[in-house]
Amino acid sequence: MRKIYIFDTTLRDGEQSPGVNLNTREKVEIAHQLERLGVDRIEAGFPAASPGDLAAVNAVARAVKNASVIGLSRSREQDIDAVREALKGAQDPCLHLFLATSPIHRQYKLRMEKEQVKDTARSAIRYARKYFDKVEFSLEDAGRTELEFIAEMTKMAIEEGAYVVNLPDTVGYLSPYEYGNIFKYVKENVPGVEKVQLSAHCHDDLGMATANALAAILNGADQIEGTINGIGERAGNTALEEVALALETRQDFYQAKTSFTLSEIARTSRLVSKLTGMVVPGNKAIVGANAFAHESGIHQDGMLKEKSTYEIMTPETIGFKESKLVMGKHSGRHAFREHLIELGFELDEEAINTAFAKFKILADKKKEITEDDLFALLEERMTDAPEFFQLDSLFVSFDSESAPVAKVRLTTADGEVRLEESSGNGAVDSIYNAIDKASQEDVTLADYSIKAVTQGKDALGEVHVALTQEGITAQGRGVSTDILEASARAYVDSLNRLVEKRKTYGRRDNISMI
Ligand SMILES: CC(=O)SCCNC(=O)CCNC(=O)[C@H](O)C(C)(C)COP(=O)(O)OP(=O)(O)OC[C@H]1O[C@@H](n2cnc3c(N)ncnc32)[C@H](O)[C@@H]1OP(=O)(O)O
Ligand SMILES: CC(C)C(=O)C(=O)O
Ligand SMILES: [Mg+2]
Repeated sequence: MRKIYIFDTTLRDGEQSPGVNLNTREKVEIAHQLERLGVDRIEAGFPAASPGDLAAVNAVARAVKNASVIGLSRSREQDIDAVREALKGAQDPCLHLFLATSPIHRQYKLRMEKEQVKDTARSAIRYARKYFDKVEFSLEDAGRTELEFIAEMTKMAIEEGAYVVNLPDTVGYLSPYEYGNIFKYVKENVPGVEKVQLSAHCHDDLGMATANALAAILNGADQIEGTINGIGERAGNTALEEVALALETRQDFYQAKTSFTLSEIARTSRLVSKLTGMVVPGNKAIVGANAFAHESGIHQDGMLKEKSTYEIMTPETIGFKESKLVMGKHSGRHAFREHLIELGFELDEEAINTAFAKFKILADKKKEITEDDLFALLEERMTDAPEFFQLDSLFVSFDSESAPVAKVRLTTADGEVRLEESSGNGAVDSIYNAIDKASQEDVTLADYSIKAVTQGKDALGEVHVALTQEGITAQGRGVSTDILEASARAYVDSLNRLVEKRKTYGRRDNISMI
């Protein structure tokens, strides 16, 4: 199986992400984790950029024992000297030189003709080779460079003793077909190309960074440059975890592998996200929170029957705990039943159907149904009182100028529909006054409490109410994403229990039933 070398530039190109600034301690911490992950090469920074970065690269160089440590440099002696200083103490130092080669960069940025570009690069590599056994040379913006000039520059770099020639798609412009073709062209047209490793460095401006890296591998690239979580300049770089998992999952197709310890990927991703402050989007391939989560009923059913129906790799492979079946409005009965069993509920088919109907109503209101939501839902169901009164609908209006007004519609056990309206001191008070009118029960509110049972803006609120009537006390409970609805449900629940107690025990003191 062909080995693909992994050049991690999280600490250099990754740090070029707007807003990211890693200090020495953070760079060293990430570098140690990259060693554990098994990257071959770590680009630690751009020493000429600042004294702080030079010191950080030096700290990484001294700390890392199991990977080559690299410093980036323009094709200028003063930058090369800064890398020399920074890589003192490195076990396996490497200098990374670059110079842009595309017509746009030559004309507008460097203001150089082709020959000047070639001579500048040649002198820089020659100078660098006096101090470094390993020099990588990058043709910045190779993606927009004439193929013949790429070949000419690559030949020159080989002659001057570079050990890696990198052909970056600096601005993420190319399609996989075009990028792969550059490698094919160089392999077929540059004499001595077998003496160097060819490297791919891609950016994600058109969302092609990983696809382009893989196309390069298929056309002979030996090394892939990229970052953890795909962070980097503008839209970012190739996400290394994506390349590693693509090669692992599709070994049959690529016939190549990296030396990654795949189970370290999740930990590395979390650390980089924490220290750079760059949040990993939920739908990010491999390391996003949803990468192994399934919400829709048909997928969940497939997952329960056989995981390979909807997962091409396992979360355990990259160090995540397990796949998640997320309960939401697209979930189906199979996954719902499975969740209830996991939570310890034993319900017959009819009870599951009733609970499932309630779950769907709740799921329409909430983004995700958590275990706590399911508990709240099921506990409410299990302690349901007989319905002497059923709350059909609730309408509350209020503004800062006038008292709130509530309208409620109750149906009695005999099927009589009662619609009443009332105002009150607050929204809850007006609801309770309207329910009193509709139920025609004379009760006193003895206790009211409210708490959030789950988390977030759409958390379930749970309301507890105690009502008394001529010596009888009954408590009720209501759960909803809306606290006014939870308050109304708790009141009606309490009312139902009170009527039941009155019917069972007659009017007595302090019989409490929850
Ligand atoms: C594609 C990439 O990711 S390349 C790496 C990009 N990363 C960075 O730029 C981060 C670190 N950079 C820095 O801190 C600063 O840009 C420094 C310290 C390197 C240079 O700063 P300054 O001397 O103030 O120059 P400034 O950044 O404004 O301009 C860049 C100069 O380098 C030149 N230059 C650009 N690339 C190269 C190169 N590979 N080799 C030689 N010269 C180059 C430009 O033409 C320009 O030269 P000019 O001043 O003669 O016009
Ligand atoms: C310095 C080079 C390799 C680079 O980051 C790019 O071309 O994108
Ligand atoms: Mg780059």
